[in-house]
Amino acid sequence: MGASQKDFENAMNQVKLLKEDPGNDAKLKLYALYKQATEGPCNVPEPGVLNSISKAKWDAWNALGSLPKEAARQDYVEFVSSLSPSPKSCSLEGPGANRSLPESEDIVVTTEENITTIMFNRPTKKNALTNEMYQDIMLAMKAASKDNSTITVFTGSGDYYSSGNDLTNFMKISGDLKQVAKESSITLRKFVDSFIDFPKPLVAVVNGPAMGIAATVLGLFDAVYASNRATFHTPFSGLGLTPEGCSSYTFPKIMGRAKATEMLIFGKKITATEACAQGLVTEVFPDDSFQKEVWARLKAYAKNPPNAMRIGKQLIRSTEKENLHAVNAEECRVLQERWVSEECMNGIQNFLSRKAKL
Ligand SMILES: CCCC/C=C/CC(=O)SCCNC(=O)CCNC(=O)[C@H](O)C(C)(C)COP(=O)(O)OP(=O)(O)OC[C@H]1O[C@@H](n2cnc3c(N)ncnc32)[C@H](O)[C@@H]1OP(=O)(O)O
Repeated sequence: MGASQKDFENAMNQVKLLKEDPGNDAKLKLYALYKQATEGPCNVPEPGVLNSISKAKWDAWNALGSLPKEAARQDYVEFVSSLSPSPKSCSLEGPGANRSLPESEDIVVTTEENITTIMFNRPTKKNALTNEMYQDIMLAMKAASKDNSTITVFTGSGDYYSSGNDLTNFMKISGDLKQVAKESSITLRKFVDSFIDFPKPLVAVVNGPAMGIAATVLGLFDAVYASNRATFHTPFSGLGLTPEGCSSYTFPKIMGRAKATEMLIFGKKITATEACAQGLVTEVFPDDSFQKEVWARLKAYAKNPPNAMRIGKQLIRSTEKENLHAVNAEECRVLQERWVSEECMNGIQNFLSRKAKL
């Protein structure tokens, strides 16, 4: 008997939960089988060779010829099952006795001395944020907003804070590009909303470079402590993209329009010291004493009465909330269009082919 629609949907969900990148060949195969199973034989014009990602996807789909939808669905289910290890149970054990949900290797959540820390933990990829990490961060923030901690901290493991959105994310979601852009826009909106609405003091311990969305949402934090190794870089225009994370509103407000334009539109990278002078960073510390000094300070702050801190934050934030939600919605609407643009495809393609040019 062939795979049912339910088996097919389960397999699609399993793909989103893959812990390891299955590689480009597997992603193309998944894409092609998905399209064949849902739309039948390839029915769109062949993209130009300059558009190499779309062309590779088209080739993979077209190569399936007249394979019937049911057979493609079956092949998709079988292929996903060959990629997925049996699901791991959610455990609270492992490194860090205080580890709390969500369980994910790329996001580590710990609670200690009234501080819940959410750490980006994908150092070999400079802590670039995968689709799964966005979901896990939202879950972690939801849990942190309700736990007994008084302060929530974001930080990164390894030499980067985070290099922002993983530029291969789009290739990991099945479906046509417009649909992928729509889903990403919904994810982004919810993700940024979690920062806008976060009820407790939110602090970033920026241990190294912060790029893209990891840098922009800093404008929504209550304090940002940076190592002097940290840099702040939003190379959106080069990628055919536009500002997100409410930065089109927060950055001009924090640093003035001219400095915000240099960062957000011209892609100027700034140092921690410059970011501090411009108001994005609260304080900069020498890298060799950064962790010791910052954590000592945060542990002292975390002893403050929680309600006073929460209500104080509310007062600072409440007049802006409505604006921020409107800005977020508009930035996501614009990005949904940018993601399907040729400028964006070329920008991402340039990043992906950069290694080959070295
Ligand atoms: C759904 C929500 C969408 C929200 C949208 C947000 C917009 C953004 O955030 S745009 C993203 C902005 N970020 C970038 O443009 C960074 C791209 N990466 C780089 O420029 C460089 O990798 C680096 C400057 C961060 C580091 O360069 P370095 O030469 O020191 O190391 P690499 O060998 O390049 O990196 C190691 C390893 O990590 C991979 N990697 C790093 N960053 C990303 C990334 N953002 N996306 C995907 N992959 C990334 C890099 O490819 C390397 O992988 P391999 O070892 O497999 O080659």
